[in-house]
Amino acid sequence: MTERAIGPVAAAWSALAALPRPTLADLFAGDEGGDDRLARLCATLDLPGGPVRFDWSKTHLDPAHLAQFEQLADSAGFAERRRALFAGEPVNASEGRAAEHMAQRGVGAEASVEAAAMLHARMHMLVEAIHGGALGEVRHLIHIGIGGSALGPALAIDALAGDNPLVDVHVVSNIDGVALEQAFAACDPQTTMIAVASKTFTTIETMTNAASALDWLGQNGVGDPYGRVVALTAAPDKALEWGVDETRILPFAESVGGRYSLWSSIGFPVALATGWEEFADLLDGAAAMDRHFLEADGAANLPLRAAFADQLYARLRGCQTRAVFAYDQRLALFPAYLQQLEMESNGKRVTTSGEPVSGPTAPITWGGVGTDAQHAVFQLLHQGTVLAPVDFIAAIQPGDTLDPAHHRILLSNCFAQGAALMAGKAADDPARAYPGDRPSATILMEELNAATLGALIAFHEHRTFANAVLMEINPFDQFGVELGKQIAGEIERGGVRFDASTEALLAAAGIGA
Ligand SMILES: O=P(O)(O)OC[C@H]1O[C@](O)(CO)[C@@H](O)[C@@H]1O
Repeated sequence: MTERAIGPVAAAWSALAALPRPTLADLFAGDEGGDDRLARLCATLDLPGGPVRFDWSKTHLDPAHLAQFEQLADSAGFAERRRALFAGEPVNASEGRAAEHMAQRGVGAEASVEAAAMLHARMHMLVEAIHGGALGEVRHLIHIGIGGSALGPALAIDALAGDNPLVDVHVVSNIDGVALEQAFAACDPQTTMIAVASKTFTTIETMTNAASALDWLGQNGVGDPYGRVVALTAAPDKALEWGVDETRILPFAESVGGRYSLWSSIGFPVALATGWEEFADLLDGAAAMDRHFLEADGAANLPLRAAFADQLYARLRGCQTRAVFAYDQRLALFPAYLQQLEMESNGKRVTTSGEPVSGPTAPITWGGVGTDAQHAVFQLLHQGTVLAPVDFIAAIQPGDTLDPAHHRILLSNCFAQGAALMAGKAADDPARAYPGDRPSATILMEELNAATLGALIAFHEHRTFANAVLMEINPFDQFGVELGKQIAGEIERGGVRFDASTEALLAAAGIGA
């Protein structure tokens, strides 16, 4: 009996698994030498907002791995899948849809780019009208959305708006009424607008919160609450039906996925808080990263190179998590943003052709801000029994105006952590020994601004896509979130019996009794 022929992708994975595993110390000290490593694995991109350095030298990628990962990318059809993505072809095969978030930034199929530009022009007009006072005094915006309809705006506003936003924005996502009440407490109803952000305009959390926000306006003397609502959606008909005036519905294309929608009208609160120019810079920075991703080949393609390292740790070394620490208070929400981007995209168990995957898919993304995290979770990173590759993100220019010591200490700590994880330290007392050889990557921006933030997010979008290609999965659907929603709906409607544990919980909470 002949053995079943192994396909080129499986063969590339087998070859990768068979490669020698030099330590980071070996790699820096060996033939390659530290300088060569930097030349090979640290690159600076000159982006619209300033240079950004991507240092992957403290990972275990070596020339043999890079060559073999390039072979894997070829076998998995990376160039063709990237072409199809940018051409607006239905790369999200399970839903028969394209994934055209890049068109929102002016890169992609011509018709989609033109359509996005028209919708942006409409959004621009509304933003200018509000800033110009055409809708009365607007001091606050309560932006109501969840998941991709909330995380991007919250991140961008936190990172860019500073202490004096043009409009004070409160992003409310949770159905827990506490979240909405906190926003109410911070806003004057007479000068508050409501943005209802939902691609589908059906999400129960968002629609329930939106209805309560309208009630709040009405109960506080606003004569026409619907007159204060802006809808950000790919389902304009539903928004119209719900009662939003057509002039305040800002649509976006169905081909823009929820977790990729910051660039569409979902970014409206960002433009309102920071001004249209900043929003345009965000798009420009992302577009520069799009062009890099589209044009660079092999390991010179930085999102693809990052995906090689991601796969090295997730598939070849069995790392079940990856950690991300922003040494920048303005990026405190970045790990949460990445959690949705990476885990909702690549937390899958079947390939694009419906077969079970041949290895682990997305690791769990987690993290926080430095230096806080050093005093909380870094113990495990340095001495714990699990290996978690770490990304550090920082900016050379400070975001504050205090004594430069603040920023100097911040950056020193960031770089010290990467060095310590790699070098480790021997000690007679095992409790005081550090094993070292623990990988990290560093993204160092000259400055955090709208354009570099746009590039940073786009880098991670493309990294996520590149990972999906290497694992042969579809990053653009998310059926895994449906079952829980469906069961919650059944509970709300009543009449269905569940397992004994769930029934007891429902009874304890007095639900459906
Ligand atoms: O924008 P919508 O349609 O309200 O969906 C919100 C979020 O819900 C999800 O569909 C998952 O539950 C996300 O993908 C999406 O970003």
